[in-house]
Amino acid sequence: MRPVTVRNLSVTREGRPVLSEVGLDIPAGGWLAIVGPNGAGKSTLLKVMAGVLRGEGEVRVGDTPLARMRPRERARLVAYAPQTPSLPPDMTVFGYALLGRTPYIPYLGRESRRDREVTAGVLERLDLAGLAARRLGELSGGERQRVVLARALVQQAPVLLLDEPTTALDLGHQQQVLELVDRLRRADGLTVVTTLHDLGLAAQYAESVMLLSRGRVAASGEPASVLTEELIAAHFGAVVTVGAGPDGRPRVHLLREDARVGRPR
Ligand SMILES: Nc1ncnc2c1ncn2[C@@H]1O[C@H](COP(=O)(O)OP(=O)(O)OP(=O)(O)O)[C@@H](O)[C@H]1O
Repeated sequence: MRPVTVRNLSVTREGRPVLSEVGLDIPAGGWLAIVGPNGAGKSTLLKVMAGVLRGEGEVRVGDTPLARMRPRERARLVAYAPQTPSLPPDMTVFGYALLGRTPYIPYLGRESRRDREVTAGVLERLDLAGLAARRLGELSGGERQRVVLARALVQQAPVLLLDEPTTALDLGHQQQVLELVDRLRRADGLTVVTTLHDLGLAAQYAESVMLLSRGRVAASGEPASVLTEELIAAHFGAVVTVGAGPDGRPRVHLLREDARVGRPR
């Protein structure tokens, strides 16, 4: 059970500010969805939280600043599934997912039976068991995305960072993946951070939502306070209606032009 905090985080790339004074607090077992328009800095924020990119400011996992952790210690605490990783085409699905066990395998040692069991279990839960021997170069986009997620889950870290985990998935697999992550969160107290373009999914699954816009936090809080028609119009330039579902969570619907009768243009 690890809370995650970010304080005053700024990142500059190629001389341009990409993140400016970003702060966030996620309680242990919480689920934060980071939303925002293209180029807002969502992936950059996740990369800094994963320790693969440096910024000014501080990221803490539990009580420990990320910058003070050795890579192996960090990998046991934080699992990260990037948006578009390059996958070695000749590696098998099982072999790639097994890489998630690296922080548990002794130097110069081999994986244990437990490492293989954990890997097989995750592949099973993601409908990938039948593809275990398949080479990564021979997978569909959605299958590849699930394999990247599998590797992160195999890591069994208390903090799970997922960059756009559902973009390539069909509706059934979107639901399967997000439900699995939610079950793990509730059962094992995982702290989850996902970037999500689908505001409907963010509203359904996240406990809190942060809206990033031009590298700054434009709003953050419960889904209903961030996913409003006004904020979505102002930051995405999108016309939507937002209603309340029976569970109190917002339902976000895109409104096509013909249907905007009586609405300001
Ligand atoms: N390697 C890089 N070098 C320079 N600039 C970069 C680099 N990677 C990203 N950027 C810039 O940083 C900004 C934020 O990019 P980032 O990928 O974090 O946005 P995002 O919110 O995840 O966008 P998207 O929704 O399109 O995935 C963008 O303006 C992007 O052009």
